[in-house]
Amino acid sequence: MGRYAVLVTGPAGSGKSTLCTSLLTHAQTTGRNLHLFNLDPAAENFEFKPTVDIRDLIGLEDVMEEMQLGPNGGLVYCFEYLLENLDWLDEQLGAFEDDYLIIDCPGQIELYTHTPLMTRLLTTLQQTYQFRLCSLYLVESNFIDDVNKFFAGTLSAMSSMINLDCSHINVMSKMDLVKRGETAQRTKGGKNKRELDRYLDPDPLLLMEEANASSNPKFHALNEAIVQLIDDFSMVSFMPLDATDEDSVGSLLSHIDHAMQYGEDEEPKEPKDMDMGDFEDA
Ligand SMILES: Nc1nc2c(ncn2[C@@H]2O[C@H](COP(=O)(O)OP(=O)(O)OP(=O)(O)O)[C@@H](O)[C@H]2O)c(=O)[nH]1
Ligand SMILES: [Mg+2]
Repeated sequence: MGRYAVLVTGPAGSGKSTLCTSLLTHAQTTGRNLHLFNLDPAAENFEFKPTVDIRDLIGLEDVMEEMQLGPNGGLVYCFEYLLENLDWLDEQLGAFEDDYLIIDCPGQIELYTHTPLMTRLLTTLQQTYQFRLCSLYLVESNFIDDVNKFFAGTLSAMSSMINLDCSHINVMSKMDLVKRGETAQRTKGGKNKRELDRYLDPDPLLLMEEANASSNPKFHALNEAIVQLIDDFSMVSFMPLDATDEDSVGSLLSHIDHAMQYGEDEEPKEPKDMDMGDFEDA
């Protein structure tokens, strides 16, 4: 079997840790063997004990106290420390029977969009440990109110995709907060589903019309350029996710498997129960 790792990224509170738990629960019920790798040095509690945990190497609180750093500087320090101590990672990644890691990442998106630290870690996983990688970028459905927020979410997802340089899936999380039914009223904490469906797989032309209708004409050329960019990178579509729904989590896992070509290099199994005598006289 090959080695696979899924990087669960996205802004703070977008549902990364909840998704990791849901993926592990789903794996348990379907008899698959997934391991949790906690890459968030500030994480507190986990429903599943991580198989690999950066907090065993370094914790954010200690760094902030000892190095007199704030939370963001402290996080960068933790990642630099990890990259300087790859022998620790080597020990941790040692030998699982089949490697399929779900990596729960911190919510500071600068790590994927502004610094090369995460990219360096991924390069190590790919080149030294032969992992196939897939990154997920979660954007909260609640955040996508209008076309401008859709642009903001999509552009940060794109920036992360380019920086991380591996197969990539955009995910719109917390879809259960979206009101079902076409006549549902918009309420606090919930939106009309039809309203949001436009942003799951939108038509670029409609996006541009919507953006132009709500902005000053001097920004129309910019809107056009953004829509063109999003379209060129095929970044427009988001996979809907309700982490509380088994089918939704299963469907996302199938997409991830497909993106990493999971299982394609598995050796064909010997047909153990076949009586070879059946063929001898043929
Ligand atoms: N309704 C609903 N709530 C969710 C879902 N996923 C996550 N949440 C809630 O959103 C909040 C944040 O979820 P987390 O999983 O901790 O988010 P995170 O991205 O790991 O957050 P950080 O690690 O702080 O960046 C929690 O209160 C979750 O219960 C979902 O699919 N539906
Ligand atoms: Mg988390």
